[in-house]
Amino acid sequence: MESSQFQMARDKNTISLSPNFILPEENRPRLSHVSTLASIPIIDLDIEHNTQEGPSLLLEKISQACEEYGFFQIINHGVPQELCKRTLSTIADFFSLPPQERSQFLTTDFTKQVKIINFHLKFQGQENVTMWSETFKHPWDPVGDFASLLPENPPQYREVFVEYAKEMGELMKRLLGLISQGLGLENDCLQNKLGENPTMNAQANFYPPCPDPELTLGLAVHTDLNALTVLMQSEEVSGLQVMKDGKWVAVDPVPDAFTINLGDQLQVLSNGRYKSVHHRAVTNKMQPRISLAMFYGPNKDALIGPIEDLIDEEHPPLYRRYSYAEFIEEFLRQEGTRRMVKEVFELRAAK
Ligand SMILES: O=C(O)CCC(=O)C(=O)O
Ligand SMILES: [Fe+2]
Repeated sequence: MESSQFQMARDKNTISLSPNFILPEENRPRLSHVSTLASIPIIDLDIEHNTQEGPSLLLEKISQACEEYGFFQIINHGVPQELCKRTLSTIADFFSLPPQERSQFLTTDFTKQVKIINFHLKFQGQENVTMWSETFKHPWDPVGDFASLLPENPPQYREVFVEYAKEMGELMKRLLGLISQGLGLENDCLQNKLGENPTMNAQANFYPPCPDPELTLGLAVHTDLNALTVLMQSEEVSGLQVMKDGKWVAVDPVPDAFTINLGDQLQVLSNGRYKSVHHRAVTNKMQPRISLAMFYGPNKDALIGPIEDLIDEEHPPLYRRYSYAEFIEEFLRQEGTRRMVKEVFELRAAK
């Protein structure tokens, strides 16, 4: 790995950002415009806490969050807190390995299963802009043998991830069930549509403190490509922001909560009723931040399109059917330039 990756260009005594991290003016985060009034819903998943109100209220809350925000946080989700803390600290250990050791994973080849990627954005007529982050991606399928692909260092990495993946498998299944029911479908409908051997990738993001958070981003504005994401973030360090009614809203960390967001595939399957929303990660001057996104997406060969039961005269299909492999291909074609993947599959005539 290039050791100068987060090195700062020093100009006399002031510390400033080296030019390859600086976004064109119109793409900068404008942090003073971030809404401080709004926040995404926080939903308690403990069944006992929901018995008085009844399970249908839980479904209603989830459904409303999926329609209006595409994002929500969950508390009392049943994943042991101790395991969550251990997972985050293991990721921190990974990112503090010496650059020579991390460099074995560094690549620009998106098709590699295990990889460190430094995302960048392409702009016409200028050099690429590098994001102020380092991301480490690898598979996590709890029923597959993914452990042997994982780093040998830090020594606990494999064991911790196997344990965390098991918990995430259960949680994803539960969430997909609740989201299916929220759409008025059978509990296992979405999971069936996504198919056996779904695509399960983990993405750990590391954001070092940044000398000038106004000039750059940790992660560019994007929607997730997959179906469902369970995100864990560093305690007490904010950075994730989501778009709501044309404004950026911060998703401040809530103790022991996960942030859940819907990816493009759920927007398509729900025929646009549930939203895959734009989000980004901003940086800060003081503290490093870590997040871990667990992505659950369709099997590569799964055919994705609006679910028939959700289509009627009033709700004509908004997307054509495609295989997930086709969707990924389109994503790779656009990488670094624009992020308008699902739009390519829209049935414009039906709108
Ligand atoms: O760091 C974050 O909170 C955002 C991560 C994210 O959006 C992603 O990994 O897709
Ligand atoms: Fe994301």
